[in-house]
Amino acid sequence: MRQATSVLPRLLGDNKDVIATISSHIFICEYVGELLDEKEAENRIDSNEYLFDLGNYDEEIPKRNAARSNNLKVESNSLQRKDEDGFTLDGARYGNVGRFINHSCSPNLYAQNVMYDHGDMSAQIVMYDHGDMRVPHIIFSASKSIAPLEELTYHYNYQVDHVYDTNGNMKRKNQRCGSP
Ligand SMILES: C[S@@+](CC[C@H](N)C(=O)[O-])C[C@H]1O[C@@H](n2cnc3c(N)ncnc32)[C@H](O)[C@@H]1O
Repeated sequence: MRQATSVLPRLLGDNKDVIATISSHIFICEYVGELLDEKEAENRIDSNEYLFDLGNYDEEIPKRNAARSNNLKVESNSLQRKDEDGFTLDGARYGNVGRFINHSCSPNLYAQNVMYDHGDMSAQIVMYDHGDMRVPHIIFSASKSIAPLEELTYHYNYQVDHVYDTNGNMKRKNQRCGSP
């Protein structure tokens, strides 16, 4: 994972004063990609680093982390993924800045499902109804105040032993977010 601090000052040059702290809950960007059904996502899983499972994101994680650090009762997660009938966004060929955001166990962004423009998916072969909860847009917002040059991260919510390649081997990643 490349440190944002080594690149950004050079890119910004004389414009350093335009950067400011990002306030909590500010919208950052959407995760954009090709919309895949479960079968197509499985075909691409071996070599693709840019798959985002819709409905797979546990929005409760930042809240649970906050609750834990404040010694509050941790509520159960009501947003667990249902594996059947799933869709996935693939940001590899068609995407935006959202695909470059790395994982952290102590993230400063959270992902949310939002519904908008569901009648305007003309590039897709299948048209989805307005309000089809299976195909939400994914947006990232700041979960806390973010200082200038701090890397933006979210929690990928991968569960160990839940992702397998097409040969049935468990997919493993060494993650280096630096969190304890
Ligand atoms: C959606 S991409 C993130 C952007 C990617 N780092 C890039 O430069 O294009 C996901 C991939 O980035 C890498 N990655 C993301 N977070 C990571 C982390 N905390 N530690 C190590 N690798 C990470 C993994 O290879 C992962 O499959």
